[in-house]
Amino acid sequence: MAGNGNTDGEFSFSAAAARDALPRITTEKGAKSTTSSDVCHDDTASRGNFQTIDQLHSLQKKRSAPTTPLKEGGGVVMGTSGPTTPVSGESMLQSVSASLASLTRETGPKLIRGDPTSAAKVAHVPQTPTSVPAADVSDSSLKFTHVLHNLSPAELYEQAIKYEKGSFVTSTGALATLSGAKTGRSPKDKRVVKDETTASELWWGKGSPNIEMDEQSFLVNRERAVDYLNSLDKVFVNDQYLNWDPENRIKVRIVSARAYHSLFMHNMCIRATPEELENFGTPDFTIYNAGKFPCNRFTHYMTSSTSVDINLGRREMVILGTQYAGEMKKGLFGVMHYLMPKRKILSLHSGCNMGKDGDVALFFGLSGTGKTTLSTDHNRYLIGDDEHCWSETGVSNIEGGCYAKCIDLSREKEPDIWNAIKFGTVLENVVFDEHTREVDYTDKSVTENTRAAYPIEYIPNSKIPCVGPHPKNVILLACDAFGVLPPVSKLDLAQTMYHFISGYTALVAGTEEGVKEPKATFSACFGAAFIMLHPTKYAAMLAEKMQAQGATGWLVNTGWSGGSYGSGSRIKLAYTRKIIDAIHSGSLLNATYQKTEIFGLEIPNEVEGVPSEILEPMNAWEDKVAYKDTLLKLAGLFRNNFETFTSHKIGEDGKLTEEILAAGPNF
Ligand SMILES: Nc1ncnc2c1ncn2[C@@H]1O[C@H](COP(=O)(O)OP(=O)(O)O)[C@@H](O)[C@H]1O
Ligand SMILES: C=C(OP(=O)(O)O)C(=O)O
Ligand SMILES: [Ca+2]
Ligand SMILES: [Mn+2]
Repeated sequence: MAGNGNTDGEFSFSAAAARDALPRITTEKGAKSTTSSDVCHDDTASRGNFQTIDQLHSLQKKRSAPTTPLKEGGGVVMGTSGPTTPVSGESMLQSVSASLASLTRETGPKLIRGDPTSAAKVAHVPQTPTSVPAADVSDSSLKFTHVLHNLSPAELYEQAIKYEKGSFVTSTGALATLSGAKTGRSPKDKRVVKDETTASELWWGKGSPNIEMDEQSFLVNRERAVDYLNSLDKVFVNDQYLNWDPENRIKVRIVSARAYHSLFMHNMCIRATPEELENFGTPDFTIYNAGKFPCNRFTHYMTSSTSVDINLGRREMVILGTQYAGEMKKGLFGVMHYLMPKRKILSLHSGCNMGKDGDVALFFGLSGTGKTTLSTDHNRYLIGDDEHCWSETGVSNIEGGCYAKCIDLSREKEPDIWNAIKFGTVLENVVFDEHTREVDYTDKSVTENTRAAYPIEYIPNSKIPCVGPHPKNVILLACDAFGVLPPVSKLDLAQTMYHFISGYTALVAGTEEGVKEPKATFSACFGAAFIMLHPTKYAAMLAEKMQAQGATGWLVNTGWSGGSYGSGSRIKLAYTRKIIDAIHSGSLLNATYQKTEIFGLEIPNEVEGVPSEILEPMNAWEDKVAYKDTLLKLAGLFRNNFETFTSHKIGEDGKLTEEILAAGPNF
C-alpha cells in the first residue's frame, strides 16, 4: 500500500500522522503528502460500483474477449434438443457435443460452459424438455457435463491445484504435476486401425511400430473413453492447431479429464487467436484422453490396461490407462507422419534452428540425444525442438511449444531452458522442497524422465512464426554409450541415408541400479515409434530434398568418449556445442579430414575449442584392444539391424540404394 512519500497524489498518509492517531487518507487529486489537509476525505466518489461484498467480488473478474471461457451468463445447454439460448460459444458447444456424442445412444451429452463449482450458473441453466423416447432415457442422458473450453493457463492452474492431487506451484511459478503410474510413453500399447486403406498404405509387420487393431475394437475403446469423459462433472477441451505452415495447418481438438493435460497441450500445440477460435469449425483430428481410466482386457487386441489407439479414417485418437501427457503430442506427430507425406511434405523427428544469416540446421536424434538441448542455442533462432515439416518452401514447426528433459538441468549449462521454467510451464514428475518449492533437478525419485513443457515463446530467441528456409545442415545425433563413434564426422549423402535409416543410439537406462551395459537402439528415421509409412519412403524424400538443396549431413556423438559407459565419460556439452558452432559457421566444412576404419567416417583433425585428441575416438581410449573389440561389436549390431532394409529401393534409380548399403560399416 501507499505510504509516506507517495508522489502519485492519489493516496497519501499525512506526514503528521502520529502513532496515537490513525493516519489520514486523502484522495484529493494532486494532493501532496506534505501539503494535504488534515481532513479525512471519504473515498466514496472514487469507489467502484458495488454495494455488497458479493458485488465487490463480482468486479474482481473483468469480462474478457468473446471467445474466452468462463464468461458469466454462458448457461447454454447442448443436448437432445439443441441450444436454448443463442449466445456466442453456442457453436463451440454444438461442436463439442458432436465430438462427445455416444455412438450407441441417440444423443450427445448435455453440455454447459464453465466450472461446475460456480453453482449460480448451474442453477440458472434453463431446463430443456427432452425429445427422446422414454425408453431411451438413462441417468447419463439426464446429467450435464461442463465444458472447460480453451481455458487460460491461470484458470488451468486453479483447476489443477484445486482438484488434481500432486499439483503445486514451484518457486519459479511453474505448475508441478504428477503423471501417475506412467512416466513415459507406452509404445507396446499403441494400436493403429487397419482398414482397407491403411492396410496397403502403412508400414506393418516386423520392425513397424504400427500394431494393428480392427475398427470394431477401436469403437469399443472410443465408447469407453467417451462414456468415461461424459460421466465426469467437467471435461477440458482444447481447440488448437498443428504446423506453422499456414497452407498445411491441421485443426486439432483434445478432450481430456485433467487441467494438467489441457495446459500441456495449450503449451505444446499452436495457440489459436480469439478470432481464429471464433471460426474454428470442425476439427480435423480429435483426441479423447480418458487418462487414468483403463481399457478393458476383454477387448480384442488389448494386452494391458493401457491403450493408445489411432484411427486415421475417423481422424480420432483414444487414450486409455495412461496419463503421460507425451502420448498426446507424439500421437499427433504420428498422424502428421501420415498426412504430410501425402502432400509431398516430409515430417521429421528433429529439432530445428536458424542462424542470423538464415542458415537452418536440423537435429535428428532419438529421445535423450540432444535435439531440445542443442536446438535451444542462445546464438540462434529456435524454430522448434522436436517435430518439423520440410516442404517445397522450407521448414515449419508442427508444434507451439517445447518439451525438455530436465533431469540434472542446470542454470549454467542450459540457461534458456532453465529460464523457461516459470509461470505457465508444466513441470512433470519433478521433486521439490515441500516448503520453498524449489525444484531439485537431480532427484530421480519419481522418474528419470522429468520434463518441462513450455510455449516456444518462453525461449527468448524463438523464431515466431516458427518457419524457416531450406536446411543447410542435417545433424544426426547419436548418444553412443559404447564410446566408439567420433564426436563429429562429415557424411556424404549415402552415409547420411544409411545412418538416418539406422537411427542409432545407445543410452544407458536405469543408471541408478548400478552399472549397466550400454544397449544399442535402432529406430528407423530416428523416430520409428512415430512413423506410419515404410522408413524408406521418408528416407527417399530426405535424400531428394538434401540433394536439391545441397545440404550437408553430419553425425554427432553426444554420448561417451575414452571408453564405454562405466569407464569413459560423456562428452562435455560445452564441447558438443563448439562442434555444432563449427558446423553452423561453415568452418568445419572446410577443415581437413581423415577417414576412420570400419565405419568409414570422415573426421576433422581440428575443431576450435575442442581438444583434438578426442576427435579420433581411438586416441581417447587407453585400452586400444578393447576399443577395437567394441567398435567391431557395434559394427555388427549396425549390420544386423540393416538387414531388414537391404531389399528396399530408395529413389528412382537403384543406384543410391546400392550406395547406401555400401555406406555402412565395412569389416
Ligand atoms: N554432449 C552432450 N550433448 C547433448 N546433450 C547432452 C550432452 N551431455 C549431456 N547432455 C544431456 O543430455 C540430455 C539430452 O536431452 P534432450 O536434449 O532433451 O534430448 P531430446 O530432445 O533429443 O530427447 C540433456 O539432459 C542434456 O543436458
Ligand atoms: C517426448 C518425447 O520426445 P523426446 O524424448 O524426443 O524429446 C518422447 O519420446 O516421448
Ligand atoms: Ca526433447
Ligand atoms: Mn523428441
